Amino acid sequence: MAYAMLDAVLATSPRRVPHVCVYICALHGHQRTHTHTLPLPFPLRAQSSRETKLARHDAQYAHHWHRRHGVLRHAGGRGHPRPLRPGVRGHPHPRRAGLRGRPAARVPRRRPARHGAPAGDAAALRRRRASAVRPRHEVRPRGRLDVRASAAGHRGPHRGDHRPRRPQEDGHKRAQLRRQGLHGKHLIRVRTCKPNVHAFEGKKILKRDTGRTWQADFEDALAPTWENLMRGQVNLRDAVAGTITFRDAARGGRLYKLDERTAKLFVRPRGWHLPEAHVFIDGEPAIGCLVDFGLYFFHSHAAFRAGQGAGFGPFFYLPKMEHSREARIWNGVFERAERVAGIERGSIRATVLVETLPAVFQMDEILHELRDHSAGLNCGRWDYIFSYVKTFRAHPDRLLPDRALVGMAQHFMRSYSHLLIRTCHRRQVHAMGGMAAQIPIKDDAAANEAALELVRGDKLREVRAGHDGTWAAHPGLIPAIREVFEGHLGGKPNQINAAAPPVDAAAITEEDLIQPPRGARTVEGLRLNTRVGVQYLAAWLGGSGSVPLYNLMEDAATAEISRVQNWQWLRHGATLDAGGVAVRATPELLARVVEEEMARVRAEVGAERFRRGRYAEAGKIFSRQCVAPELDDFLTLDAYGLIVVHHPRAPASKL
Ligand SMILES: CC(=O)SCCNC(=O)CCNC(=O)[C@H](O)C(C)(C)COP(=O)(O)OP(=O)(O)OC[C@H]1O[C@@H](n2cnc3c(N)ncnc32)[C@H](O)[C@@H]1OP(=O)(O)O
Ligand SMILES: O=CC(=O)O
Repeated sequence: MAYAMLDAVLATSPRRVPHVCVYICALHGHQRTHTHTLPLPFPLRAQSSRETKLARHDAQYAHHWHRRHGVLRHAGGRGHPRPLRPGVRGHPHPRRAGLRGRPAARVPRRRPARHGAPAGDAAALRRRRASAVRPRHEVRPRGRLDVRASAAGHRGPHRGDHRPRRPQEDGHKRAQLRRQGLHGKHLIRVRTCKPNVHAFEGKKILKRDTGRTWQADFEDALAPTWENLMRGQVNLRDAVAGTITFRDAARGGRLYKLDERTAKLFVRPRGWHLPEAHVFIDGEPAIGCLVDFGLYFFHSHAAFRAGQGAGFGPFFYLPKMEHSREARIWNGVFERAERVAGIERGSIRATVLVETLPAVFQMDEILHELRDHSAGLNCGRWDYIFSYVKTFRAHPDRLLPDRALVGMAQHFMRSYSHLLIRTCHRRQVHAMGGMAAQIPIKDDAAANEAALELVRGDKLREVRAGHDGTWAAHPGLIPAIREVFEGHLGGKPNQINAAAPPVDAAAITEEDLIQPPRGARTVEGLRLNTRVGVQYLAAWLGGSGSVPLYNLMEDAATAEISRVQNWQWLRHGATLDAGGVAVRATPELLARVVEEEMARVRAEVGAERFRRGRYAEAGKIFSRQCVAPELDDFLTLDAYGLIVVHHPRAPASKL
């Protein structure tokens, strides 16, 4: 599936990207038409039998994964699950999706044709399934790519498979790796990279030179509206070409241009769980991360090659993986993209965020799968906390304390970071630290200094533990962070071959990695979670995915912590401290807290902004998610349907 989707996005095999690119250019030129029917002039490229086998294997895995998340549906056939029936969990029923249209008809199970495409009456099948999520008159003819606003009929998520691996499984994997001669060897070339700054808008790309790398985020810090995504792609294309400029009307027309020296650009595509509902490929919503990757790669690889030479970029950050098989799919995607573009194998480099609890048991395997494309691993600490709760959602003995107390000093977090460093250094790749979420406090010098001191302490811990680089949400933190890192590294580019690490990471056990965090649980914590969660969601629905709140940068990962922590406390009736009085977390308590916190937010942001923003809607969604009997896998999956443009007004046009 991944390959089929990639092919649909990349220029070569199935031939579509040029058209998508034309669309982007049109958008760049402010032609904001949302509907285009694009011709697909070339046939699918035939795959070798090995590729077909690999693709089928990965397709099954990807299907399994996406079906769990209610995102993708396949036609029936051998090796491919049957289409979901109306009434079955996960079926894109128009009424559930909030759309008008015909329900999907029952379709007989069929053998798949080559490339996993449904055989037999495939076109009719696709049309029927597509019409389940679109008004009938919008059904597209076969052999055309819809780059249009349309509804995907996404379902809320299911129980995930967040499962720490059993020790014997890991032993088995390690033995396999040893047999392949990969144990303790250098797998990967090293790149020099240092503090990351992370954000995504034209102006921010222009100001990225404070760190050595800068990350454009299509993931947690971006609300994936079609407009945001396309503008992001346009900005990236112009940034790579060196032509990007930005005139800030809010600042009297101040003009931003690229400096001569710029940071290395990394791009974080979406996680595998997120669809792209504005691009339909063969009747299916596209996989979001492949749209992000494909468009950026298509537009940038030549410029990277011209500017930096063979084997240097483009660079990616890969989020949210839970299993090394996801890394294998990425590796296949990279290899295919390099082949298609005719560039050297290993030109694309990627750092993987280890930010789920299952992934910490798979780090060697992830590095192995990415091999020539790997640039190392990164502690994605905020998502990791979120994943810890998600994984242990059913375990009352693993309740988190207040969010503010779950830092790197907690045993399970420290163990995770030490194990990541050891794993990377044994494989001769970089071990990147976590993201500092503080943002400068402009109107209070003392508070700002206290916040910077926290950042310095955190970064000193990272560099002492052996991290080779780290990142921050805001450029205002970079000088302090560089001082700490460069002071400690003393001119060395990294710590890969440093003498013994200060901690014996070899002794870290499974128990260390899952040890419950300690600290108090309070009603104030419940209030803060609610206030932050609602405000973040309101901003996200309004198109903003990176939000400064109470002097911290909030993105989807940090907002997720608020949501799942509330859910966990309510689910298990946690006892919370209310200023010396013990109270139980119940739906009634949450209802009261939501009401009071909404009033507080209203007072903080002002009645006018509150009325114009989507706060009331966000409050409802957040409350519903906190009391849901089953924990939604992702806040953003649930809310995605609300930012998809369902009804494009412009008629279909041929570019
Ligand atoms: C798990 C994870 O957490 S993934 C992390 C993903 N998070 C991100 O990518 C967040 C990135 N950060 C941001 O988006 C921003 O820093 C915010 C939204 C938090 C704050 O942005 P602002 O309100 O613009 O901050 P502020 O006004 O202090 O900015 C000061 C200057 O720095 C610039 N700036 C702020 N953040 C960045 C950034 N990340 N990269 C480049 N420049 C930046 C601003 O454009 C502004 O420039 P100007 O003075 O020339 O106009
Ligand atoms: O993605 C980064 C994180 O810390 O979460």
